[in-house]
Amino acid sequence: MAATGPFFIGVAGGTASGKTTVCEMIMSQLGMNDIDHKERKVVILHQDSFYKVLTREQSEDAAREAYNFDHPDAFDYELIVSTLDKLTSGQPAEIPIYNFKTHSREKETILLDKPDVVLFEGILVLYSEQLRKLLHMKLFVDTDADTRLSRRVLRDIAERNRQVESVLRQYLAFVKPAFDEYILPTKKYADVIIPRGADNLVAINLISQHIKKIVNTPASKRSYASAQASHLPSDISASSSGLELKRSVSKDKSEAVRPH
Ligand SMILES: Nc1ncnc2c1ncn2[C@@H]1O[C@H](COP(=O)(O)OP(=O)(O)O)[C@@H](O)[C@H]1O
Ligand SMILES: Nc1ccn([C@@H]2O[C@H](COP(=O)(O)O)[C@@H](O)[C@H]2O)c(=O)n1
Repeated sequence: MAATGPFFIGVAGGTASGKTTVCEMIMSQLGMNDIDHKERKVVILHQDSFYKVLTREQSEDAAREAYNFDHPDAFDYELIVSTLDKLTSGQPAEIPIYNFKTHSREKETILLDKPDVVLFEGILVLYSEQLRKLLHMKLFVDTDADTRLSRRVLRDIAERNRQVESVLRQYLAFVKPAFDEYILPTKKYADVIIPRGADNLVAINLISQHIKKIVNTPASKRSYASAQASHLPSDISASSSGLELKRSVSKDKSEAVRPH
């Protein structure tokens, strides 16, 4: 039977593991960055867009670094599922825009209308069973903790209006414990694990090829069988925790297609 709605790819992993960068590299491989936003058939959706709206008390907690943004309860899974359901039934969906500086949603939203492929990235996109059932392919970006922490510190200071001390306090109080308790255990649900994130060009090329096939198949002929060992290229093999890419990656950064 032909598939309906977009092909949903969940991209999970710890904070600053490179989820967004991996998605941007896939977009670049697909030539999407040269196309106007509204015309793009492959889009990136961020789980951050679905952080719950905070009560006044929770906002005060967030301001004094006492709110846990890494706990599953911080996300509005109902809104996530209803958004994906809408897209599946061919309806457009309004996506909230999240502001990390104010810990709140902007007034504006982004309209997503009939995308072919949705790359849905976020720390806990593989956490909810209901959500996992809507994903046609599940990826886990596996980057070591010290690399992630260093990147997080630099990014949060540069882009999220944070100070080094507050990033480190938040990391110790909430980010690391939640990674161990809620995020890392979801790795077992991944179809493909991407070691080293955006440095792993082999993985990114393979995944991009898979997506290209989907985009180039007319909607009426698409079938969304989940990734299975027999359907995947030969340098991906089954392991106890999903499918792992076995070949090592060229260290030559000049091959990279990282957008800047
Ligand atoms: N392979 C990489 N090499 C160097 N810097 C990277 C790499 N991957 C990601 N980064 C940087 O690390 C930070 C976090 O990456 P990002 O993709 O936003 O992670 P996530 O979406 O998992 O939080 C960003 O500043 C990004 O530019
Ligand atoms: N107001 C907020 C909301 C979230 N965070 C942190 O963001 C992390 C998730 O985003 P990534 O891009 O790193 O995947 C998560 O670890 C939260 O701690 C925040 O600091 N402030």
